[in-house]
Amino acid sequence: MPPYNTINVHPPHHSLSDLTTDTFDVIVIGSGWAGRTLTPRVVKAGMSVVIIESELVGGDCPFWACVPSKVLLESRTALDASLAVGGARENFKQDPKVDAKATFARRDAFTANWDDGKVLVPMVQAAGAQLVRGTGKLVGEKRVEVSSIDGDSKVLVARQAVVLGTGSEPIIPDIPGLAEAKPWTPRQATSSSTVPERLVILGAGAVGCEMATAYSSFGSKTTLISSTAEILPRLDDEAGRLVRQSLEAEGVDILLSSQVTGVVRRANSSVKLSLASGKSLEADELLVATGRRPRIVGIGLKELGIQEDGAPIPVDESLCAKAVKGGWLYATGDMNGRNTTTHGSKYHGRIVGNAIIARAHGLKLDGVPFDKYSATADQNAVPQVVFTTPTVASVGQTRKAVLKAGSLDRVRFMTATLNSIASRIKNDRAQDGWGQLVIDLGTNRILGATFVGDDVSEVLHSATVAVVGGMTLERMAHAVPSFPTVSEIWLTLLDAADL
Ligand SMILES: Cc1cc2nc3c(=O)[nH]c(=O)nc-3n(C[C@H](O)[C@H](O)[C@H](O)COP(=O)(O)OP(=O)(O)OC[C@H]3O[C@@H](n4cnc5c(N)ncnc54)[C@H](O)[C@@H]3O)c2cc1C
Ligand SMILES: NC(=O)c1ccc[n+]([C@@H]2O[C@H](COP(=O)([O-])OP(=O)(O)OC[C@H]3O[C@@H](n4cnc5c(N)ncnc54)[C@H](O)[C@@H]3O)[C@@H](O)[C@H]2O)c1
Repeated sequence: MPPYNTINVHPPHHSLSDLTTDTFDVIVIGSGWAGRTLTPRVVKAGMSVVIIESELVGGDCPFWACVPSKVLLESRTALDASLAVGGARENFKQDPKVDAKATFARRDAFTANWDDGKVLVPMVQAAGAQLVRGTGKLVGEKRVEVSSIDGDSKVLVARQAVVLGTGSEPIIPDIPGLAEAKPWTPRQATSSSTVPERLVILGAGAVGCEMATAYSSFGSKTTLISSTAEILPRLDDEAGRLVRQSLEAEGVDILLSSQVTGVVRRANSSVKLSLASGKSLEADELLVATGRRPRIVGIGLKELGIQEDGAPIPVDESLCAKAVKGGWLYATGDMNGRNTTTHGSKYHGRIVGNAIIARAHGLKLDGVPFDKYSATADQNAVPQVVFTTPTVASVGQTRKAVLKAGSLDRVRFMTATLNSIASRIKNDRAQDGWGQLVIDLGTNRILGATFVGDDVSEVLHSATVAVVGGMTLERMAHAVPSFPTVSEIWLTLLDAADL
């Protein structure tokens, strides 16, 4: 693929003049998963929808985030899996490596070479929405101005609702010289077709750790800089420790509790980083992965009484902006900060679609937990998989969240070393994993689970169902995992609870 800055994110079709009307039941700003999920629902209920998109149709996930990053990681996972099994590994030449060029080519196929016309535009059209390219901005109650790249503009009117789904943008910390050094953001890291000989990654959250895993497998000499005392600081420290040890064993240098104080891009295009410790680092490329903020500046929120300070938009249970009366303005996905994942955006689309239909029929929504108009899972059952080696899969409460909430006296933790005959069959060199359940002391209900190990991504949904369903440990003991599957790690955790 050509370099990032040559990718055309403004394809010509779907201009303002193609719109057949300027009044729709629902106007969606941003074409991420929320809008694409709600569209078929509201269309089925007889409503019309327009989706406004300023760049590639589909949002971050298919072009710059989940999909390309997971494709970049998968070649290594597949190679590791084959090398881990006697009878397969003997067929490889000595010390085989991931083929970066072939991996990039596979990634290019998944992103359709950053052409949204192949899959995403047809998906929106099949769902029944009209599509228009341009930047959307709220200009009054249920009114959205669309400005196209060639300078045209038009005001569209919504009969029922406006749904915001403009996603998030990377935060570039205010470090002297950093912005001027033009570092990679996740966009460049996920779309690159070159392997920097030396790569420094600033930030050791999900993006930093996944990209360290991918690029070290391509042969980059990788350094990961974490401002915190352990990597993956949103998760429990044991998960971060196990991923860190594995990355270090792969040759990744990890600097903990470290601050970068200055960055310089040299004439030969290398970057030099100065650290608060007095040390300095040289690299051929620098990836900044220090978090994201909602993309909300300039979309007309200030005029509606919503802060544009980079904080997520406060919403009620049906994901309506709290600051706006009348139940017509919804904020979904990364914008509301409740569940900043692609599955979060899909969940929001389902809830918002249901809420729009209900309100159009005059229903008053009371935020009843677990009804079809309330995003209840955002409060207690957000799942996430970090696709490192080992994988970390977590849902609901963690030890960290319990400590932060000051509710240590209301829960107990059950931790265990995880292994199963299934993981041994799949991997002669399988390392033991780690698991933790957070249990409500009063009811014995499962409030959260974290698993670290091979294949735990596919075990996570059982824990999500247990948390959402309010499953007790006693009842869980009757959910018998099939033999031999990795789900048998549940047995180890139940044994730890004497059940
Ligand atoms: C490298 C990386 C890897 C990730 N991996 C995963 C993963 O494996 N699993 C996971 O669940 N999550 C992952 N995420 C997070 C996930 O990508 C986001 O949570 C998700 O894309 C957010 O979806 P959204 O619907 O809020 O916004 P988006 O999907 O980003 O969609 C927003 C859209 O709105 C458009 N837009 C913005 N402003 C305007 C405007 N004014 N007018 C019109 N259009 C506008 C944008 O161009 C964009 O297309 C990853 C993120 C990154 C950065
Ligand atoms: N597999 C997945 O589900 C997946 C994968 C990638 C990203 N995501 C999502 O994308 C979003 C962004 O991920 P992210 O990893 O960029 O953000 P993050 O907020 O999870 O992690 C950023 C990290 O950078 C650190 N940091 C901040 N400033 C720093 C500095 N100056 N120096 C060093 N470290 C610094 C923070 O302490 C934090 O640990 C998150 O919502 C994440 O959930 C999800």
